[in-house]
Amino acid sequence: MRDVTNVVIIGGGPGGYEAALVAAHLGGNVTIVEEAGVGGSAVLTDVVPSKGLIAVADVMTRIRKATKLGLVPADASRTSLLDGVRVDAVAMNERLLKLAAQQSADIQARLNEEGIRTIRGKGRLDGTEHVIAITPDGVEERLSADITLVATGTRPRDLADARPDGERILNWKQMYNLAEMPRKLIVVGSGVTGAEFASAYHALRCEVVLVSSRRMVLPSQDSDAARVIQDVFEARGMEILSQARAIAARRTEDGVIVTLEDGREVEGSHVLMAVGSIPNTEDLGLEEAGIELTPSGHIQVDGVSRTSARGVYAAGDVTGVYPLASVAAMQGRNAMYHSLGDAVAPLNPRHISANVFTSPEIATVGVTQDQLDSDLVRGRAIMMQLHSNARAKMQDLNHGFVKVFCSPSGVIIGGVVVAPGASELIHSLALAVRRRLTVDHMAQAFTVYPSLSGTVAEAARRLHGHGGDEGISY
Ligand SMILES: Cc1cc2nc3c(=O)[nH]c(=O)nc-3n(C[C@H](O)[C@H](O)[C@H](O)COP(=O)(O)OP(=O)(O)OC[C@H]3O[C@@H](n4cnc5c(N)ncnc54)[C@H](O)[C@@H]3O)c2cc1C
Ligand SMILES: NC(=O)c1ccc[n+]([C@@H]2O[C@H](COP(=O)([O-])OP(=O)(O)OC[C@H]3O[C@@H](n4cnc5c(N)ncnc54)[C@H](O)[C@@H]3O)[C@@H](O)[C@H]2O)c1
Repeated sequence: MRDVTNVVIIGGGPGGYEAALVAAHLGGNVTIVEEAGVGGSAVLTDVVPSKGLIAVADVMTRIRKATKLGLVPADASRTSLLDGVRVDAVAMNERLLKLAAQQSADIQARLNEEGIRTIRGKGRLDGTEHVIAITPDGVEERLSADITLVATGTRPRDLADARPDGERILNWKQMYNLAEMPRKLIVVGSGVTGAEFASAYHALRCEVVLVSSRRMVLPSQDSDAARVIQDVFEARGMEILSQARAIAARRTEDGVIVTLEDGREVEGSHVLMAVGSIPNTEDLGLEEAGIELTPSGHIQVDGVSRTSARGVYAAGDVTGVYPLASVAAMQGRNAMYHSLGDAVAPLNPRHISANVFTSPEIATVGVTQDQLDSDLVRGRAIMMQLHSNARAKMQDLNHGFVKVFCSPSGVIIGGVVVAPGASELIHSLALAVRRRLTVDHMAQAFTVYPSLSGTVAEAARRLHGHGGDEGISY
């Protein structure tokens, strides 16, 4: 056996680059083959620019609400603070793309520092012990790989009759090329991507129509949380077409028309197609290497990211496990810990925390209300509205709640927070779930007064002392 282990990683997103850093740390000779730029879609087109956009939208939401707090325009001819603000789409989008490019450059610098080689090009397996990298100018290199990690991510799903043209019919990666704000944006798909963009563009004062295939937006989320978002969207004036499926989008002279399955037509200036993703598994030599796919076409992996082929691991969205950057990174690291002989705990989906960056946000961790309601998990739940919280009153927060789920013996097993900044508030619950803390541990820890986290502690306090499985209490 050689002294140095050759590790080759196809795909430089969070699944790939986080694995590379661990592999280098553990003494591997690491090469990343990446087509588009390190950071992957997460950094270049998905997470970073979309959360940057949402940061702009949040400022606008605060300005809109400021009037209720007693802030009025100094110029008496203006009725609202918002009248003095407009979005410069070019400046905003340039900044977002620059932010993404800078983040990618920072990651590249870190990889260089760690001695990790990056090849800009397309990679594919050549059996289980080699990877072929082809650069854009056609130069081919055959790399020897003791360990290979496939982390090639996914790409937007297109509808046959609504193919993005990058100008009026857009996928989420193309939104940052807009030189003007849409007059009327039709968003097709009310999953996390569709809901986040609808929320942001509506806050940025675009007229938004959301085409939602289900009765309620965000079908994969806690239904009480989804209800809050649907109500807030509607109260703010967004049009939601529920139980509506788009079948086609075509351009008109100065806009688009989206055709729905029931024959209705919706007119707008632009349409964003957010109808899901498909895994990048083609032309990778997976079948020849004996790598099994799931029925959905993702790469089948176990808890430590092993595929069905010895020495080949897979991480991130291409595995379909839980399409989040944080999970991709964890899977990538686990693959390297496992393959390079370090201790590793298998990925536990019950520990994953996630956030939907709508306004307000929805953050979740651990078991779900559905699992409790269907008796898949035994436990109790409490839901506390935020509007009675003193800090929420000061900030004029009228929508939102905290839910805490605990086992019959009081161990915290999950939670949901709907609030501005829920992505930060969920961390105490995530820690509690990970470390198996009880509701009493949570209740006894000091919280700052006044603070929204006071409601998390209060929820835990209310769950104190109820032994046995008493079902759900609100
Ligand atoms: C709009 C949007 C917003 C999101 N926001 C969040 C968020 O806020 N938080 C969060 O946790 N998650 C978020 N996600 C999910 C997150 O983007 C993904 O979970 C994450 O990108 C997965 O990382 P990955 O490494 O698996 O793949 P990716 O980030 O997709 O990277 C895969 C890389 O592989 C490269 N590649 C593909 N094929 C090849 C090949 N043959 N050879 C060489 N290179 C190849 C691609 O160029 C790409 O750079 C969001 C997703 C979307 C769509
Ligand atoms: N904040 C975050 O962490 C974040 C943000 C965005 C995406 N993501 C990740 O990406 C994953 C995918 O999310 P997504 O929203 O891109 O995809 P998705 O597959 O979850 O949602 C797509 C939605 O479009 C609907 N749809 C499909 N065809 C349609 C049609 N013809 N007309 C109308 N609606 C249609 C589907 O029913 C579905 O509700 C999420 O599970 C999440 O993990 C995370």
